Amino acid sequence: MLAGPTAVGKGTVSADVRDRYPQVWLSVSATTRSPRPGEVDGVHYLFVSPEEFDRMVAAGEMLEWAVVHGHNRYGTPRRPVEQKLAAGVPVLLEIDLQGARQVRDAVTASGLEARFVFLAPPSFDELVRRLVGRGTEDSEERERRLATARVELAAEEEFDVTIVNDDVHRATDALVAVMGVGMGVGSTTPVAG
Ligand SMILES: Nc1ncnc2c1ncn2[C@@H]1O[C@H](COP(=O)(O)OP(=O)(O)OP(=O)(O)O)[C@@H](O)[C@H]1O
Ligand SMILES: Nc1nc2c(ncn2[C@@H]2O[C@H](COP(=O)(O)O)[C@@H](O)[C@H]2O)c(=O)[nH]1
Repeated sequence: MLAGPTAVGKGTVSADVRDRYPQVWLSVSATTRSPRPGEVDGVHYLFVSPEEFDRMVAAGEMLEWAVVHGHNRYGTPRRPVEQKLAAGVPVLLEIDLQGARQVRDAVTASGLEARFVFLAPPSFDELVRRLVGRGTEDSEERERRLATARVELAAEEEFDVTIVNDDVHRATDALVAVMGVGMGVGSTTPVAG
């Protein structure tokens, strides 16, 4: 389970896991937000209407879900996660703090094994630079996201491990090492297999 403030690089690190560690399965979240340019339905997210999201929640199809940054909803479809875990496949969830807390409760209740990883920026200024540099949000949305970021940064101690995302490959290798997954293509850090 990977969480951390907006623009720290969770999506970038997750994509690097997908590229270099194909043995890890990345959960595809459902969201009510609109796709950004280049985002593909079913790959980056399942882009659903608010009505479809309501239906999924009511039907018990979400492992966890939350309103993130005050408006859009995001959730983890339960069934694919359970199927992968039952098949012994390592699963990576990239979710927000509220979702992480829900998964923590579910894991505690079920006795499943999970590691909670906090991805941290080298500095707050660098976080702002990344958010502005990504160029996908207007200034109002950036302010909302930075307000959430302050709350998320204050919750770092709730996580099992912190990884500083100063270098994408290094952060990816550290993440999969925490998950107990072996060396990937082009790894920069040797990890136990
Ligand atoms: N280690 C890094 N060094 C420099 N830039 C980075 C690094 N990791 C990610 N970035 C850049 O930072 C920006 C934000 O990354 P990304 O979209 O992956 O963040 P995120 O945590 O998924 O954000 P959000 O929670 O808002 O979805 C992107 O432009 C990405 O290219
Ligand atoms: N609780 C959940 N949070 C999720 C999920 N999928 C993504 N997220 C988090 O939402 C924010 C914003 O994402 P963005 O793509 O709009 O920038 C970010 O913190 C994600 O980690 C989910 O299934 N559940």
